Amino acid sequence: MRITIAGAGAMGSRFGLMLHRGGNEVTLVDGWLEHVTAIKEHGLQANFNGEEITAHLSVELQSNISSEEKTDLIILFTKAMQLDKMLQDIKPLIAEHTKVLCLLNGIGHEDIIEKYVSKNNIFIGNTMWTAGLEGPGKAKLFGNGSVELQNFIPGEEETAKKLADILSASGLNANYSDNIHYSIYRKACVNGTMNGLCTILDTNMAGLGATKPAHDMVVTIVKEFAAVAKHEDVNLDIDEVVEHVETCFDPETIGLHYPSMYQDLINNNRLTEIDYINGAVSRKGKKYQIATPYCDFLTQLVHSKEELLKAK
Ligand SMILES: NC(=O)C1=CN([C@@H]2O[C@H](COP(=O)(O)OP(=O)(O)OC[C@H]3O[C@@H](n4cnc5c(N)ncnc54)[C@H](OP(=O)(O)O)[C@@H]3O)[C@@H](O)[C@H]2O)C=CC1
Ligand SMILES: CC(C)(CO)C(=O)C(=O)O
Repeated sequence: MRITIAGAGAMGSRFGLMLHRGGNEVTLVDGWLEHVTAIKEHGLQANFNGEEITAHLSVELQSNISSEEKTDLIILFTKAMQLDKMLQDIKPLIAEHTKVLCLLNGIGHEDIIEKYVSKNNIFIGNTMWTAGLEGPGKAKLFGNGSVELQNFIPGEEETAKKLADILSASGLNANYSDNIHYSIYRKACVNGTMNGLCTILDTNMAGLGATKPAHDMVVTIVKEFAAVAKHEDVNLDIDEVVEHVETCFDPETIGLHYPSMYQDLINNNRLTEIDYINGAVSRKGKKYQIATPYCDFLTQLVHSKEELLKAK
């Protein structure tokens, strides 16, 4: 299958690499010139569960996409604020049959995707895989993960299941979800707790979990997400979601991972996705007249830190 990874940072590199090793024809597309050049010249280098490997993947700068390269599947893995521009740039790759799967963290990306892709070709989901970049063309990939996905509109269930099978055949452990909005909110609770708190407290997820107030903070934030989700007919089971979020504390699984927001702001001095996670809940809270004080405060703290660090 011809697969394009649109946004080939840490996660795009992981998915691209695993799908390539699984026998698919993969092209990475990204806007970061040094990263694209490094992969072109030396291949994608990765520490993959402790083993140093190099994969010679096809890679293109997103500003150089030409219309002769239609693709079967596009997996979107940009940062939320880069999504619109990426979709504009890869328009020439989108044929009538092209399926588009969005696995970004955060809530509401379908509003942007719909501007470029017909609804029957849109598939949405989320992932618990982790990844990091150690420099241009160099990924660090450890631990296990999973993917959940579903068709955006009814009628495409079989295609969604086939997409899950394609990802699973490459070891990505993907499952069809019959309630993806629940699953996206559930994952947003993971990011709404782990990402902002680890970034502000300067720790990884295991470190956060080892502090006494961690559990209360997780519960309070999950309750704010749940109150907002309820207005969108998504009824989160708070105890189940808290338990799921707290699996991230385990140093034997992904606890040693520094969330992507930490990598953005602290390691790379880049702006964060906070407005698409806790910030989205704050905005929805205002709209539905629900108080979301922890999400409001965490969003403000992260924005203050972005300013203090002069993140770009
Ligand atoms: N990392 C993780 O473990 C996980 C991330 N996610 C989600 O996946 C999506 C993609 O995240 P992720 O893969 O972490 O993103 P990355 O930050 O690794 O890459 C995203 C883009 O940022 C730019 N970029 C990244 N690092 C640099 C740098 N040092 N200098 C210049 N540009 C850089 C590149 O695009 P450009 O140059 O065009 O700006 C790149 O395509 C996000 O929605 C994230 O929340 C989900 C699960 C886990
Ligand atoms: C859950 C977690 C922490 C890893 O999958 C993540 O989504 C991130 O790093 O943004």
